[in-house]
Amino acid sequence: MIRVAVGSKNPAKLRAVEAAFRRMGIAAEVVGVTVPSGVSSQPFSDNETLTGAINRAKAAISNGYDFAIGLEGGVVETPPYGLFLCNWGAIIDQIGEIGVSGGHRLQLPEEIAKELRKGHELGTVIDRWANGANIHKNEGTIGILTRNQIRREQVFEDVVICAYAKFIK
Ligand SMILES: O=P(O)(O)OP(=O)(O)OP(=O)(O)OC[C@H]1O[C@@H](n2cnc3c(O)ncnc32)[C@H](O)[C@@H]1O
Ligand SMILES: [Mg+2]
Repeated sequence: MIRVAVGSKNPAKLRAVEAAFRRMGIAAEVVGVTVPSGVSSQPFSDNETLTGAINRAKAAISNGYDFAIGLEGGVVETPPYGLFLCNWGAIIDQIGEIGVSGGHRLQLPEEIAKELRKGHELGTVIDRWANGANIHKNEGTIGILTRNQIRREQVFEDVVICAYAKFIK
């Protein structure tokens, strides 16, 4: 049994990591730890979002863990198509080797994009837009906009599996 730290207590992220290791056939104990992302609470580029994921992974690794994982959601201006949701992940091992991967990108409705450009966080905006609560801990914006065909935790599950490719010989 390996031990894996995740730099978040968001249940959607923890479920994603558990599902990823289950799918890879690796027995893993997954523990959520609160760490700073070191980037803005609403990252606004691929680079900032990926940096947040890497920072979380680096902050979460400690002696008791074989791997630590950082997962970060953000948005990216993609002219002329508007604002897109993006997702990035990073895995670090005990010797500091890092694997990274990105997930789906999804075009946001312009009325949601406008709120984000004013400085509001997607988590708050999507709850108001969809009349929901804590959507970021559940199906996510991608779940709302795809009528649940793709949920936030599924995106992060694939991201973890792709980032883990670095450690497969
Ligand atoms: O507790 P943490 O791990 O920080 O989980 P989080 O839900 O805040 O997730 P992120 O920090 O990675 O996401 C950055 C911001 O974007 C929001 N966000 C990103 N993806 C989202 C999604 O699919 N649905 C709703 N909000 C999302 C989120 O609520 C934050 O305001
Ligand atoms: Mg956050």
